[in-house]
Amino acid sequence: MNKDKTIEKKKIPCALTIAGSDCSGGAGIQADIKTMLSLGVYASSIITSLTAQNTLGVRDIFDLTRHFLDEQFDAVFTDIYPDAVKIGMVSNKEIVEGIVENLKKYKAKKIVVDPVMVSTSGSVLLQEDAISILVNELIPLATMITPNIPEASKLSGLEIKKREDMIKAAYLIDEKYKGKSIASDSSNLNGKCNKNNRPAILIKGGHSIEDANDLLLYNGELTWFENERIHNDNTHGTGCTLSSAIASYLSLGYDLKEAIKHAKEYITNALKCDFDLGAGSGPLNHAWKITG
Ligand SMILES: Nc1ncnc2c1ncn2[C@@H]1O[C@H](COP(=O)(O)OP(=O)(O)O)[C@@H](O)[C@H]1O
Ligand SMILES: Cc1ncc(COP(=O)(O)O)c(N)n1
Repeated sequence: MNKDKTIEKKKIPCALTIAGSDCSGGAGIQADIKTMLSLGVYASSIITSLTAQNTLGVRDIFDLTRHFLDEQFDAVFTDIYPDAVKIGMVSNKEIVEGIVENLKKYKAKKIVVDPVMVSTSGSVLLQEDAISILVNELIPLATMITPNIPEASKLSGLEIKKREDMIKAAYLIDEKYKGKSIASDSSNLNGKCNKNNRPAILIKGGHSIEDANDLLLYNGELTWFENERIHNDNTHGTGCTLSSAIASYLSLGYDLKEAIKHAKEYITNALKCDFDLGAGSGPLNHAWKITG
């Protein structure tokens, strides 16, 4: 097909999610696309794994093949090149290896890695033998990582109980990646030099017994993102939503801190709606801007 190139078309920001499918629509690819759409960003997706799950738990997992992962990468990157990428559930070693190779091959930029390991309902979403490749090869490609408290404990080797532990864990993770970043945009993120040449670390506070505050360590500087804790048990997919909202804002050209600030506000508003679907920990209301 030959498109008419003489008509000037509007440039649409594009964000890509590389994640698992959640058939019940609360987490994974489905949460990511809903978030991106409601933030006015075009969403594309590369599916790593199909999960049969709902608000009560994960029943089964079916991983896609390396061949099918490569085909999806090629189809997306050679046609609608993304302005930012969010990575969620990567499931097994072969898939993480494939993601690493393809991100390098297509020189993907503005990569937000949510190191999803275990679901809220307690199911393992990252196989044990895939952890080291995620840690040693995928994270160094990231602009930013967004571990929750259990994931930050795993990455730092530190038990996190309070605010001070989050700070210590952020420094321990940061130290591991000193000089290790090989992200395509690590030296020029929206014109802001990532002096330390390592991924920014955002430890999410949803699992904290204190406030649900998130801590960023970026270029050696700590920043807290503090919003009130919403008393709502329906938190299925909050982590997926936060990382895809950050990727959306990055694709719109926001700098890292502004992107996190707005993404956190998005989560707070979606939780405030008090959606109550399903018998377990229900999903967020991504239509909060419309339905209030
Ligand atoms: N009850 C809550 N009230 C307000 N914000 C929350 C609440 N629970 C989680 N969040 C926010 O949702 C985002 C995801 O956090 P978290 O639940 O820790 O991630 P994950 O889903 O990966 O376990 C973070 O920005 C966190 O602060
Ligand atoms: C496909 C997929 N990706 C990620 C999560 C984590 O989300 P949560 O921690 O809310 O269970 C999930 N349950 N399913």
